[in-house]
Amino acid sequence: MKTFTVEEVAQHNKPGDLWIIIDSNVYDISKFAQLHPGGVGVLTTKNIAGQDATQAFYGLHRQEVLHRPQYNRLQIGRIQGQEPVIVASASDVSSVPYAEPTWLSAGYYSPYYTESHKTFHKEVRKFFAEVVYPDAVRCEENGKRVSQDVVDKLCETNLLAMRLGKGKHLEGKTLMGGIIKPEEFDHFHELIINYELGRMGTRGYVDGLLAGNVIGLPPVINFGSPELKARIVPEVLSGKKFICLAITEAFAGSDVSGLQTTAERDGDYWVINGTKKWITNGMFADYFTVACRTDGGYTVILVPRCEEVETKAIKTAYSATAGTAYVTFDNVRVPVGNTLGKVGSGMQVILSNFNHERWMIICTALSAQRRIVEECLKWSNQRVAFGKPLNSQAVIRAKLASMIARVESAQNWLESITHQMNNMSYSEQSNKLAGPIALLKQYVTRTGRETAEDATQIFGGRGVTVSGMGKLIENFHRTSPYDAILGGAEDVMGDLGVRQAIRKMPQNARL
Ligand code: HEM
Repeated sequence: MKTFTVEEVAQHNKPGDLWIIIDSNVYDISKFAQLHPGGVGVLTTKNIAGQDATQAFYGLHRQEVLHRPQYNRLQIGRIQGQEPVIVASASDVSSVPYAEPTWLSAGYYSPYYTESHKTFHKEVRKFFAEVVYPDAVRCEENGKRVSQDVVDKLCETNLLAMRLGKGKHLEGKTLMGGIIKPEEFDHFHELIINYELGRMGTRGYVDGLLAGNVIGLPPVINFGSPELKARIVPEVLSGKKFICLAITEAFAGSDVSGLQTTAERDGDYWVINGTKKWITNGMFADYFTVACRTDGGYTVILVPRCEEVETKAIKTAYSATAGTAYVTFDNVRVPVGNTLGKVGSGMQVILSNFNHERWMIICTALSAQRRIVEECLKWSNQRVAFGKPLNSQAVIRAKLASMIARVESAQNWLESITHQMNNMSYSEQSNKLAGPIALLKQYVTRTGRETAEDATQIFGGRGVTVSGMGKLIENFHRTSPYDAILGGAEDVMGDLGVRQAIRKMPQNARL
């Protein structure tokens, strides 16, 4: 790499011959200045043109700007005898305090995570940085579904299958190139995948990355006939077909018992009529795991896409990449062999599925929240206002204190619940963890919105701007209410948790 002295760079200080230094790297912005989104004038001022513009640059841009190929090539060399100090590898573990959970932070300990989790995490983070994140940014903007190339890679590594948790569906599969055996895979490995997913800060894409599979396929695995499973599961886990969960309706959200979609028997077929609303991935799903009202109760039925199934996009506050759909079933005929579980026992199928879904939402919502803490710690450190860094203001530090406490308390609760999941059978989990998971979901989503508010205050105008410095804050502020609704509304979660506790009160409990 060519080297220059500070004095040499200083000679190039006028329009048409304009160099600057950012973090000891020298950039020739002579031509670019005319195209600069922030205008040419700001680049030709005395304190910028030919000067070290590091502080000014980082007060206004994210590091990633310099990594974009069109800007990266503006670099012509480096200052003699100096090395850049602002390191930016998306795969590195952040050394910003509280930016990562304790178990990932150097010098700290954890009772839950082993070397296997650490090795696994390294690979998963690299995969998300290199394969998933670029697609996430593209899809968030253009609203298109996750690219098939990413789906294929998710299947090659079996990340798609791992997102369903531990179990038989992993048997015989090579996980992440073989760094972990299927029988070793546990809910902490799964938590790691969700952690990496949530921290991208692209909430629409988090659901777009086949969340429908994660919630729509387990009822097939757990309640489908052997023939049905043998046909559907491999198709979905190899990324050839997509599935979604269709429970909520315009008539029934958290009150599942209010749903009105019906399935009536006609010989060896079900005839399904009704509508479903807010169906994640519904726009591109090939299969719909549908909760229906049947004679004497509810039944869950797997419905393949056909002419009688219509999907219309619902415009929501997050990106269309999630494929959120309004689904209409108009006399859809489905073989009775597609019934998931016993006829009339649909509520059990639905409820048992909810725990894992809610746990997953907690994982991704919490890591998104932690990412906001990191953004705020960095911004308040680098942003100079009233002549001092923002974090020299007590009011900012008080906000940071609350943010950190929220995220750390939720993390510890989440890890404790995850440990229980690792040690309990599926039915034990349904019995003992439905309450705690519901309460934790309520806690994480409520605190998430408090953090979104605080972060927006810290970032000011940038916190409500879709691109640039505060883009993660804007995304989180706009989309954190999703987690407070999806998988069960916040107030309902709180109530469920307490009702579960009341049910388990010992008869002899007295003050
Ligand atoms: C290689 C050098 C630079 C590149 C590649 C660059 C690129 C960009 C880009 C892409 C944006 C749009 C917003 C974003 O995506 O973050 C922007 C905005 C801006 N830039 Fe630069 N820039 C450079 C240097 C500078 C410097 C040295 C200044 C110093 C004053 C500056 C001042 C601004 C301002 C004021 C804005 C508007 C910020 C806002 O809307 O909040 N830029 N720049």
